[in-house]
Amino acid sequence: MPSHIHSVTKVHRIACIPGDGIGVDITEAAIRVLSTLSNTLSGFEFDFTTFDWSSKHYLERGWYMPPDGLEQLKKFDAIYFGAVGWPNVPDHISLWGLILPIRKSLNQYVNVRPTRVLQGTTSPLSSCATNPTDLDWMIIRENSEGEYSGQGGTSHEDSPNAIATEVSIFTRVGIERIMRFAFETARSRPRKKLTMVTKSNAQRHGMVLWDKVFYEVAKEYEDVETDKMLVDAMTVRMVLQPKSLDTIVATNLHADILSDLAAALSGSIGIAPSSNLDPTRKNPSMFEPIHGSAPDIAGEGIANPVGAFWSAAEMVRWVGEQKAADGLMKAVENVTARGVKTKDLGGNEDTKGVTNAVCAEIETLFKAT
Ligand SMILES: NC(=O)c1ccc[n+]([C@@H]2O[C@H](COP(=O)([O-])OP(=O)(O)OC[C@H]3O[C@@H](n4cnc5c(N)ncnc54)[C@H](O)[C@@H]3O)[C@@H](O)[C@H]2O)c1
Ligand SMILES: O=C(O)[C@H](O)[C@@H](O)C(=O)O
Ligand SMILES: [K+]
Ligand SMILES: [Mn+2]
Repeated sequence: MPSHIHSVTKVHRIACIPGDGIGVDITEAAIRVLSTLSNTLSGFEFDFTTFDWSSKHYLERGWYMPPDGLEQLKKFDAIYFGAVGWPNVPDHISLWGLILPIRKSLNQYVNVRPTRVLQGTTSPLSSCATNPTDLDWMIIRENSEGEYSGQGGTSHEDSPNAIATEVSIFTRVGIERIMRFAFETARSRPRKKLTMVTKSNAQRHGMVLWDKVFYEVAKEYEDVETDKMLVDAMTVRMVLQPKSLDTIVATNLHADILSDLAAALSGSIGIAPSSNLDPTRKNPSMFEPIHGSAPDIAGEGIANPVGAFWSAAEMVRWVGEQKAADGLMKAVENVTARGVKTKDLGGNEDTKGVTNAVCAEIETLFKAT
């Protein structure tokens, strides 16, 4: 081809942080699948840089991220994250050493957590047995403040009179921007329906402001149907009336808990993805499965990589490669539809088996087009 008509290959620079436990296995699997995708489709490439920030290295070096770690991450187009946390480091040290500072400092104030029952998999809910679309949710998690503000302290730590505070902070700015994102998401989906979750009966300040701002923002979105749930009753509704829900907006902690429940109701924690977004795009966004490092199965090669692939697909979409993102999800679902699944989904494949099948499916799908 003469050089003046060659097509431009877009390079997406991806920072990879595998972290701990199965985070390492599923990140490796995601990189393989993403590489297959870019080798099969033309027009774009991924340039991966892996950071060895983990609990193992924290114990050796005394830090999770170097002092300029966040500055290093800012140079990338997106971040792919595995999981952080290991039994020999207290969980609050690992979370606050790595994942939470990234979410907060890179202004990733939205965490998008979709849930649906993938083809060839089953929900534990009998009400979803005939029509898998009976459970199709989009949880919008506030990702920067609330119960995760990190405000508080401990006094008289080792005495019988020990006291500790854990202060939740809710700001108008923080609430308004997550509500707006949730309304936009609801509006973009066919049902145009948004359920707001709160606990404004017992928690009478922050949660009341949360409710108030929700109804204020709702006025700008009259085409979106709204309703409000208390978080305890929400767990019941998710189990007994899954069909009645579509987009859901909740605080940092409530949505953390509800999204694990949602994942289980859709078949397994191992399939659930998440996108930590800076909607202003001033900083890179971060993509990771919602699960943790799973020390109970780490090293066995049996972790379900589907949540990692789905998260990778969301990353591919975020950097602008729609066709590749759709293709990756189609490949994943064709594979689950054929019954190629890990144990948690009732199958008998391992991580590598599912990964190989998804890579082969990507090649088949795109060679056919
Ligand atoms: N964002 C993150 O990095 C993140 C998220 C959650 C938990 N954590 C950390 O991970 C560690 C373990 O936490 P946990 O045990 O509460 O939650 P977990 O999500 O790691 O595991 C919960 C259960 O789900 C299973 N599981 C999780 N992912 C799976 C997968 N892909 N395939 C098959 N089974 C899977 C595990 O085997 C375990 O039985 C802790 O240190 C915790 O703080 C980190
Ligand atoms: O945000 C948290 O609580 C943890 O990182 C993890 O449980 C998650 O859901 O991301
Ligand atoms: K994770
Ligand atoms: Mn969680």
